[in-house]
Amino acid sequence: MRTEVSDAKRIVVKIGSSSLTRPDGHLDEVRVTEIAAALARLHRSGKRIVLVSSGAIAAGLRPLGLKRRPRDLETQQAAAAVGQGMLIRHYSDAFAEHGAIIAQLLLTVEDVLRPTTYRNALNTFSRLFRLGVIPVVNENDTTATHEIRFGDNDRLAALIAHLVRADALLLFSDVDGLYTAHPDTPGATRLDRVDDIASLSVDTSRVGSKIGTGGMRTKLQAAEIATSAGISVVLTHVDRFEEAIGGEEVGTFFTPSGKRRPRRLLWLAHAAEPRGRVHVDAGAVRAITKRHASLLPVGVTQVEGAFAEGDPIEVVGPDDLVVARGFAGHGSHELLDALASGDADGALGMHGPVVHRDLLILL
Ligand SMILES: Nc1ncnc2c1ncn2[C@@H]1O[C@H](COP(=O)(O)OP(=O)(O)O)[C@@H](O)[C@H]1O
Ligand SMILES: N[C@@H](CCC(=O)OP(=O)(O)O)C(=O)O
Repeated sequence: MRTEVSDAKRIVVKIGSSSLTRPDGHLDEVRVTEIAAALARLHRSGKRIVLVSSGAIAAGLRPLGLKRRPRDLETQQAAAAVGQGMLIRHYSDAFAEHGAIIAQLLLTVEDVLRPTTYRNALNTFSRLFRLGVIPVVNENDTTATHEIRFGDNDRLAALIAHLVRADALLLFSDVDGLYTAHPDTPGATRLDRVDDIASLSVDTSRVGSKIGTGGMRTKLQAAEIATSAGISVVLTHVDRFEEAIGGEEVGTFFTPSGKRRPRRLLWLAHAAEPRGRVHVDAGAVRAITKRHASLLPVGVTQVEGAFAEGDPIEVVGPDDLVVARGFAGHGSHELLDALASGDADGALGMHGPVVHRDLLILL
């Protein structure tokens, strides 16, 4: 029994497109009704719930006379714009059958990370909870083009779980858990439990169903965001909805590994566009990854891009791999001058590190 889930007071439930779509590609209205009934029951039992639901594009196909999910982004966005209203109407009617009121929130990953919009979103969630309303979230597909392509409803759900301080995140899909490789691959087996995502060796390279986007890659990213913030994650098939919510041992359970991280660091890891890069030597990589030390000027070998103090930058190791992101402690010009002087530590030492350890996030 997974008491982390059965005892959870705040739960974020994410339903993927693949679980809401019939074989002909259209919205599965029966499924919407079942999900609403189960969640309304949970809500009545006193839990605070957020539903993150895809399915807008699928719902928009029939009214637009489309036979399958369109390939081009503009038609996908148009289908989502048509379908979202229909999707939310189905949910609204189905929840109302059980006496529950829902609210529609259309957000992007940026919205839940950028300081001003984050606060507004948080206020709205808090007030809806107090009013006893169930928030139903989808990406704002009109502006979130990246998400349509990469299935960021998974990441969005994890970030919302962080935002509302959820105890558990449940990811429902068309597969009954995380497999060692694509489930069609001979010999692939399902993992019951994952304690450390970073040390996993599973193949997520094959994209998902024809309907969904992102496949397992974005689900693992979501699990990483949530578990590293102390939130338990379950990934399973939508047919296992009731069991998963009841804490039964279905699908794959991801053990929470960390404590909540400051929002600024989440923004840095998941939304910020780096303004530049600093290349560092092997000793500096060891210092920041193993000893969790600040990045000192002495380890910097090269500076790329133009950035100011406080801008997000990437830290790149000698093998050209990005090892961390951080907020720059110095602007790029200052750093370049210090490097040119041949004594970076002497030139900058008294003014602090290139990236302070508290403003650094390992990738
Ligand atoms: N290692 C793996 N384990 C499980 N499923 C995988 C794996 N690699 C790829 N997949 C695929 O990921 C799909 C789920 O992702 P996706 O289609 O994006 O779903 P959703 O619409 O629910 O977000 C599964 O149907 C499966 O085919
Ligand atoms: N926001 C879009 C879908 C994005 C998407 O496909 O996400 P997912 O189901 O998580 O793979 C929609 O509602 O159709």
